Amino acid sequence: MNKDNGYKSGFISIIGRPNVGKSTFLNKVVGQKIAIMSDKPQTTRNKVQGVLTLDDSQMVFIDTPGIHKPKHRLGDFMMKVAQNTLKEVDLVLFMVNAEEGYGRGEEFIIEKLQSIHTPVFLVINKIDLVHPDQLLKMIDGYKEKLNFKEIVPISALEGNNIEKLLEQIKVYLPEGPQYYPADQVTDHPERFIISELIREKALHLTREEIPHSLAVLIEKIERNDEKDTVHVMATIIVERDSQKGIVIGKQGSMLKEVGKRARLDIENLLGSKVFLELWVKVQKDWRNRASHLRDYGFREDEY
Ligand SMILES: Nc1nc2c(ncn2[C@@H]2O[C@H](COP(=O)(O)OP(=O)(O)OP(=O)(O)O)[C@@H](O)[C@H]2O)c(=O)[nH]1
Repeated sequence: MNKDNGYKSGFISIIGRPNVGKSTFLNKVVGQKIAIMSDKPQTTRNKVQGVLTLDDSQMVFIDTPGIHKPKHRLGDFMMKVAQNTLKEVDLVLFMVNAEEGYGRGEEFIIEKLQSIHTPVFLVINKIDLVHPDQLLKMIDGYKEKLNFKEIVPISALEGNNIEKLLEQIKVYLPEGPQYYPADQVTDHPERFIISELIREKALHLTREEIPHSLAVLIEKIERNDEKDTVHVMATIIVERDSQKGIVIGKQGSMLKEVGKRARLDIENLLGSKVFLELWVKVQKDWRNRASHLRDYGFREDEY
């Protein structure tokens, strides 16, 4: 499918009380391809939990910490972050357990959902455990609580109705780019976006002078959980010596500006303070040797 024409992509937030089956669902949908940036819970920013890439669409599932944790130490702050996230994503999946009634936890989340305009699906999980009559009653009950765009009963464990849910998600995604490479299996999907951010800044600032003959290889992404910092080391690859001079600029001024702008964007993306170390290298035939590199986020082993 032509990616400029009709390709759909978007960010999807899965929320719900603990134990409703969010991880089981994600595992079923994205299999191995789960992105783990850090083992520790993020305090401010959303983690990408999984990416599903289909021929005509890409779904990026993100974590929304805090929405169901009012008693968290960072309670109010987390809540604000969570709510902002829910406003920014393209779709929210509110997952509930078919076996459980409507309780305080659900009510709490519904209240938050009432104040946003993002489309919300109700996903009723674990339908393998209940009688269809019970399910129907539940659906009727929830219909009165919120204007859900879709209500989809599934069994994440047994795989029931998952395909249908994905079809419906696709309907609500906007047209957009493929954010991640199709075969993203690395535990750092951010690698790809970070390389794109640096490349974008470098191309923008050197416009006209270096038309697209520029690649970015991410050498290292190292997270320090204690200090909440991330060290990124990247090499900008150009084809000619003259281009190297342009990218570096007078006394390094251009490279400094590229680095500064890229760093701000990367900090935004990761929600952590970032140290960005940039190098420039001439590699005359990088395009011929590895024209596919761009699509893979320039993994060192492929280079
Ligand atoms: N019978 C049944 N059990 C399920 C289904 N989906 C998940 N479970 C079980 O429910 C339990 C909780 O599932 P998780 O996927 O860990 O739930 P979670 O929402 O990610 O939980 P937190 O990480 O605590 O937020 C596990 O024992 C799953 O095997 C389902 O469709 N049917």
